[in-house]
Order: sequence, then structure tokens, then C-alpha cells
Amino acid sequence: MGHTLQPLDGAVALLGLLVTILLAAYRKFWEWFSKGSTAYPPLPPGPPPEPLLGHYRMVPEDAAFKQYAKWSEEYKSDVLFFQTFGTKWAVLNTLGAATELLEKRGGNYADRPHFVMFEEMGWSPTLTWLRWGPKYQLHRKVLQPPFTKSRVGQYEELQRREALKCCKGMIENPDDWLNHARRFSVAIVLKITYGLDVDGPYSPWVQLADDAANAIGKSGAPASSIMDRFPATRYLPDWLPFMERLRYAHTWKSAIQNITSLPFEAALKRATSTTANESFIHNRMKIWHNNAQEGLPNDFDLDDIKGAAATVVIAGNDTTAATLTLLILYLMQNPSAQLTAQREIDVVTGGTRLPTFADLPHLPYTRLILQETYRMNPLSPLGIPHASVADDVYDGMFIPKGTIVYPNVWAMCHDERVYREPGRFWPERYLAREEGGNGEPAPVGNFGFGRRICVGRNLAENSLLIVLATMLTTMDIGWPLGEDGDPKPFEPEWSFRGQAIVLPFKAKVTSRSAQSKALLDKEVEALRVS
Ligand code: HEM
Repeated sequence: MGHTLQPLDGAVALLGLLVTILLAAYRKFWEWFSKGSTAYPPLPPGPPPEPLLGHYRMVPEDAAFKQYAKWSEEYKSDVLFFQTFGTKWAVLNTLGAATELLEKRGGNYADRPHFVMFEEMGWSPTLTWLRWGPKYQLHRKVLQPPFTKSRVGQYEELQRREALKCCKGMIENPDDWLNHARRFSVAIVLKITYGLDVDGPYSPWVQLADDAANAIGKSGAPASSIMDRFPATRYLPDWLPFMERLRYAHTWKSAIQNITSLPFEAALKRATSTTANESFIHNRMKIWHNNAQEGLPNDFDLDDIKGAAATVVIAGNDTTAATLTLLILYLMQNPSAQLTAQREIDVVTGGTRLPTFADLPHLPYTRLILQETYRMNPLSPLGIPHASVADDVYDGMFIPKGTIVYPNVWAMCHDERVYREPGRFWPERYLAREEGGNGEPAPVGNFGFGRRICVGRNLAENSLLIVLATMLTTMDIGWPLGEDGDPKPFEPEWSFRGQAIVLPFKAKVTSRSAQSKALLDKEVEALRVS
């Protein structure tokens, strides 16, 4: 039967036409807007946005850094520009752009965006998320000094002690190597910050730190949730289907509250029961009490002390544990690199003692293994975003005030113009050609840029180098064996939602020799009785 034209069909057709015209007009407007005017140069390029939603739906939540790298090639620009609901963000895909903007013009990019999702997760004031201003400067002034290159040596004894315990734990419980890696990292930051000891891999402190790391690690790229792009949505009910990230924030809120409060409370209790304790919390509390007693103002109040301490644990724990996990992965996958580093260490120690901090400057290849690990998988592939304080122009492109700026560290570390076969683990790549290398530059950006550069980078580097050197001296790391007794190579799984994390995997950890085991046992025993 034929279909006669109804008034409704006409209305639908009219609506369709209207939508098409509006879409075309919107595209034209965007082209005009991004081209700039006589007053403003054009915005950096990027894919054309959708009406109303802008680029919101176009950026994948999973491995966004890879999509940004592709767009950078497609639009032939090291800087890309995006917007949605009035929020603007730029992505810097080359080291040149990141150095120029975040380092040379660092003052203009020292701000952070307003992290709405993290606020929903219940964070106290912490340096990492604080906006640029007096409060930020106060936190940085308090947190930076203990971790500078000249002062970080005060933690070497603690770091070596924990490295020895970590290796002994891994060798004696090889199936549990991951928990020993986690314990190593938590033990260092909890001791420095709160004066707390972490007894074994199943200490509740390890679990607590692990929950917080999970909460952060899978929360998506910072400042990229719907609440960050469109803050009013934080007030919507979290059961709405598109409010998945708000639901996530509320689910994990207790993990953030626990890591902020429980070690703090435990440290305060210890402060009354022990006299000598030199942790961050105890030093800050002493200042706080003295000021209070003398009637002086306390600029750094209790909430600031609590937040600053939690920053060190959260920023310093999982990053170190995740890098140690990557080291084990790459050593397992690259036996020849492992052997070269082991030989290097044997020459320095004569094979008759375990390495110390004094040996590290003489272990260039071991250091290159860590450097190559940083390059292969930057933990924060899009860094932690900065934000611009005032309008700026870069390479003829306009970057408006208040733009959120992501350094695409992954793209910089995998730039084929800089690194040959960037997906290959090859520590020699940094050596000069005549030494069998390719003269490639050390990767930059793993610890961020400019005024916001990581406060704990020297501490992290020392922790990782001493545990790496101790592992190489005392352990062999290989593929797990199958039931037939043969090594079974595999490709591990990864999570790229927010941080780039390798998921737990199996490895075969064995003692390197009876002699290295005896040396390790002796040193750990000496720690126990001291
Ligand atoms: C392998 C280990 C680590 C990695 C890969 C790492 C990476 C980063 C990155 C990418 C940033 C952002 C920098 C920027 O905005 O440009 C950062 C900031 C920060 N990191 Fe680390 N970090 C590590 C270890 C640590 C440790 C051990 C501590 C503890 C002392 C720490 C404390 C901080 C703090 C407090 C900030 C915020 C700085 C600011 O906003 O001014 N990090 N880190």
C-alpha cells in the first residue's frame, strides 16, 4: 500500500534540514573561530568538534596519548587544541613545544586546572593538585627542601636497608615478588613521612597504599572527566549512566580518606609514645605546636600538614613500585641487558660484596637500564596537566588564558625522529656510535616540567637505582616456567586509563649464586640485630 505524505513527515524533513544547516553553520563558525582574527592568531589545529559537546566524545578514555600522537601527525602540528563546554585544552606532542612553553615560559604555565573529580574523591590540600598561588608556594617551600639533590642523601641508609629486605623477600618467596616490590616503596615513603615501619608484604599499610594507588591509577587522565570539563555535572546523581566517573570517585573516596587519615593518626599517637622521631609529620607538628604555644600564626595548618604528608605517600609510593615492576618486566624480557649489567656490577664489587650508594656513579649501564625503562613506558603518559595563567602565542598559534596543557610525554619518548625503533628496549641507544650505540638523547618529561617538576625525583631515582643494583647482584629474573619445565614467554596486559600500568604478571625469580645469597642473608641479619 502506498504511503501518503503526512504533516509529521514534513516536520521531520524540516527538522532534518534545520539540523543540517545548523551543523554546517557550526562547522563554518569553528573554522572561522580557530583561524583567529586580526586581534588573535589562529588556535592550534585539531579535529573539528561536535556541536554542543565539542571534543568531549572524540578523545578516547583508553590510551588517549596514542590518539593525540596520531592527530599530531595528521594535523602536522606539535600542539593540538580542544574544547568542550567552555573548557579548553592543548596537548604538546614534542619535547620542543614542552620545553618552550612549560620550561622557558614556565611562569605562564605553572598553574593547574581545577581538579573537580579529585575533589569529589575527597583530597585534602595537596601540592600536586593545588592551583598556582600563595598556598601552592607555601606547600612547595615546605615539601621541596628535604628532597633536593644535596639533602636526599639523608635517606640512603633507609633506601639500601629496604632494598636488601626487598631482594631477600623476593628470592625467598618468588611467587610473591610483586608484593615485596610494593612493600619496598611503601616502606620508604611511610618512614620518611610518618616514621612508621612496614613489617611485611601483607602489612595493612601496603594494602592501604595499594587501594589509594588503584583509586588514582585508573581514574582516567587527570582533569579529563565530565565533571572537570563541565563542573556543574558533579551535582548530578552518580547513578546516571553517563556519570560513570562520578560513581568511580565516590566508590574510591574511602581509599583516599584512609591514606590521608590513618597513617597521620598513627604517627600522632607515636609522637606521644616515642621521643626521638625525625619524620616529616613530627617535624611539622613540632613547628605547629611551638607556634601555637607562642601565640604565633600557623600558616601551614593541620589540614595542610595532613595533605602534604599524603601527597608524599601517594605521589611517591605507587610511582616507585610501578617503575620497579617495569624494571622486572624489562629485565625478564631482555636477558642480555640483564647479563651486561650484572657483569658491570661484578667488576665494581669484585663479586665479594653487595653494591652500595658509593658504587652507583660507577655503574653507567645499570643507570641506562633505568633510563630506558622511563622512556619505554612513562607512567603518566600525558603528565599531570598544567594550566596557562595568561594568553600566549606559540609558533603563530594562540593559546588562550586558562587553557589546560597536557605534555604528551609518551609521544616525546616514542618520537621516531629521535628514537630508532622506539618500541624496543635498548639501553645502548644512548651510547655514542663508536661505543655501539646510536647517540640518542636521554628521555625528558617522565618527572614533568618547569615549576611543577616532580619534587621527589631524586628520592625516586635513588630508591630505584639501589634496588636495581641489589637485584642484579643477587637475583636472576627470567620467564616463568611451564609445566614441562620450559620458559614460557608472554606479552603482559596493560592498563592505559589514566596512568600507564603493567598489570600483575608472573616472573621466575631465583637466587643468582650461593655466594650472593650468603652476602644478602648476612647483611639482612645484621640489620635485624642492629
Ligand atoms: C618514579 C617515580 C616518580 C615519577 C615517575 C613521578 C612523576 C611525577 C610527575 C609526572 C609529576 C607532574 C609534574 C608536572 O606537573 O610537570 C610529579 C609531580 C609530583 N611528584 Fe612525582 N614522581 C615520582 C616519584 C615521586 C616521589 C618519590 C615523590 C615524593 C617525594 C613525588 C612527589 C611529587 C609531588 C609532590 C609532585 C607535585 C609537584 C607540583 O605540583 O608542584 N614524586 N611527579
